[in-house]
Amino acid sequence: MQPASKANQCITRISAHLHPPNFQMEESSGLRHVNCQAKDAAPGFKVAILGAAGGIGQPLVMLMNINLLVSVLRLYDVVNTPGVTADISHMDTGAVVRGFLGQQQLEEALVGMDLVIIPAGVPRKPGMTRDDLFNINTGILRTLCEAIVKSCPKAIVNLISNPVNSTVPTAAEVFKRAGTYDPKRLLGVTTLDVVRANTIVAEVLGLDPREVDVPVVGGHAGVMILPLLSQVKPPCSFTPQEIEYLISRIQNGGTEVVEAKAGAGSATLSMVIPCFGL
Ligand SMILES: NC(=O)C1=CN([C@@H]2O[C@H](COP(=O)(O)OP(=O)(O)OC[C@H]3O[C@@H](n4cnc5c(N)ncnc54)[C@H](O)[C@@H]3O)[C@@H](O)[C@H]2O)C=CC1
Ligand SMILES: O=C([O-])CC(=O)C(=O)O
Repeated sequence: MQPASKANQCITRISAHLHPPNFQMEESSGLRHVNCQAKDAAPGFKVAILGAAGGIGQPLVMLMNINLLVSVLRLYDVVNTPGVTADISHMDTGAVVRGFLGQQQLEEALVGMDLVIIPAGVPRKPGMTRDDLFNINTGILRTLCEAIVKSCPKAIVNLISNPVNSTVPTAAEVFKRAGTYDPKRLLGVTTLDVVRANTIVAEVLGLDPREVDVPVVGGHAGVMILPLLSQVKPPCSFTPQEIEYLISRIQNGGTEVVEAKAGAGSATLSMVIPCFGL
C-alpha cells in the first residue's frame, strides 16, 4: 500500500471517531468527503433510513450497520434518533453512522444517499385496514419524497410504510412532478408476503421453510396478495381445503400479527428477513 493512501486511511478513521454522532444539523450545506467513506476509507453504499427509531427502523438500522456493503448510514426520525444513533454507533463495524432529528434536518440527512429506506409512519391497530393509514402515511411520505428530490434525486427508494399499494404511487407522483421519476428506482417492500408464504406452506408440507419457494404476486393487502400455489418449489399439490387454509393465512398474515400484538403495532421482527435482503 502507498504511504500516502495509508495515511489517508488513518486520517479518515481517526476523523470518524473524532466526529461522534452529531444530532444537530451540520452547518455545511453538503457532506464532506470523509462522510462518504467507511471508517477504513473503503467505498460503499450510502444508506439513509427514514423512520429509523421505530419498530422496523431499529432492527433495520442494525442490519444495515453490519452489512459490509454499507459505508455511510444516516438515521432520520422525528423522535429518538439521538438514542438509537448513540447505541448503533458503538457497534465496531465499518460504516460511519450519523443521526438526524426533526424535519429541519431532513434534507441534510439525505444529501448524497444511494439508497433511502422508508419505514416512517404509523402502523395499524386491531380493526384497521392498511388503507386506514392512507391519509397520515401518504402525508408523511410526501414530505420525505420532496426532500429526496432535493437532496438525492438519483437514490433508490424502498417504501415499507403502509398502505404500500398506495404509498408507491404517491411517491411516484411526487417524483414525476419533480421530473425525477425512474420506475427502476422506486420499490415497495412486500417480501414479507413471500416470507410468510414460504413458512406457512412449509408447515403444511412438513418441510424446512428454507427449502420452500412460493412466488407471490399482486399487491400488499388482503385479497391482492396472491400466492401462486401451483408454482411452489419443490413441486407439490394441495387439497382444496389446504388451498383455502393457505390462501387465507397468507393473505391475513399481517392482520394475524396486528391482532396478536393487540394495539402495540404490527410486524417488526419477521420484517428482519425482508430487511436483510435489502
Ligand atoms: N411493507 C411491509 O411489509 C410492512 C410495512 N409496515 C408498515 O411500516 C410502517 C412502520 O411500522 P413500525 O416501524 O412498526 O411503526 P413504528 O410506529 O414503530 O415506527 C414508525 C416510525 O416512524 C416515525 N415517524 C413518524 N412520523 C414521521 C415523519 N414525519 N418523519 C419521519 N419519521 C416519522 C416514528 O417516529 C416512528 O419512529 C407502518 O406504516 C407499517 O404499517 C409494517 C410491517 C410490514
Ligand atoms: O399488516 C400490517 O399492518 C403490516 C404489514 O404490512 C404486514 O405485516 O404485512
